[in-house]
Amino acid sequence: MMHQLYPQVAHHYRYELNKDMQIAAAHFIPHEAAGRCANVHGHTYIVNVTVAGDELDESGFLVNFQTLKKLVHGKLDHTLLNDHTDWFDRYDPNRFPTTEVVARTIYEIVQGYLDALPHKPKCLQVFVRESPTSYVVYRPKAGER
Ligand SMILES: Nc1nc2c(c(=O)[nH]1)N=C([C@H](O)[C@H](O)COP(=O)(O)OP(=O)(O)OP(=O)(O)O)CN2
Ligand SMILES: [Zn+2]
Repeated sequence: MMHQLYPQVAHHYRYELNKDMQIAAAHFIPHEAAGRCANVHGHTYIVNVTVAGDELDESGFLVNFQTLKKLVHGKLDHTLLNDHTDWFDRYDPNRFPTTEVVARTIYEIVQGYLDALPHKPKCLQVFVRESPTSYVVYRPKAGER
């Protein structure tokens, strides 16, 4: 499985957890600047989600690892990313399924889930590796965490 080192995010929370996921998915970038990537092609994405907080829930969890997997891997694995029109859009560049947008959208989905929890954990970082040579790190701005 994955034992990769990820960029660290500085914070003052008591707890930090990280969930790794491996996602097989296809996509295409609907723009001429993407060159060959405008054609449908596949990746094995490596995703790492960092969640932190000061308090645990009644299970002793900051957030259940399995819930994070369901939210992200359960949605995207073995799919065509462009088909998820609730996450991505073929006309809005800010919602093309680029690595940047995939990372930001995972952040939005995870933080949306965490916002409903009474102990208010925070998603501090989402790392998405699209290929052996290309990855993106998304972090919310200081006022958002
Ligand atoms: N800033 C971004 N640039 C590119 C993205 C992206 O999401 N954000 N995506 C692509 C393509 O989807 C492509 O799959 C990945 O491109 P690239 O890293 O060039 O892939 P290679 O495996 O060919 O990389 P090499 O290092 O040249 O082997 C394009 N750009
Ligand atoms: Zn690609």
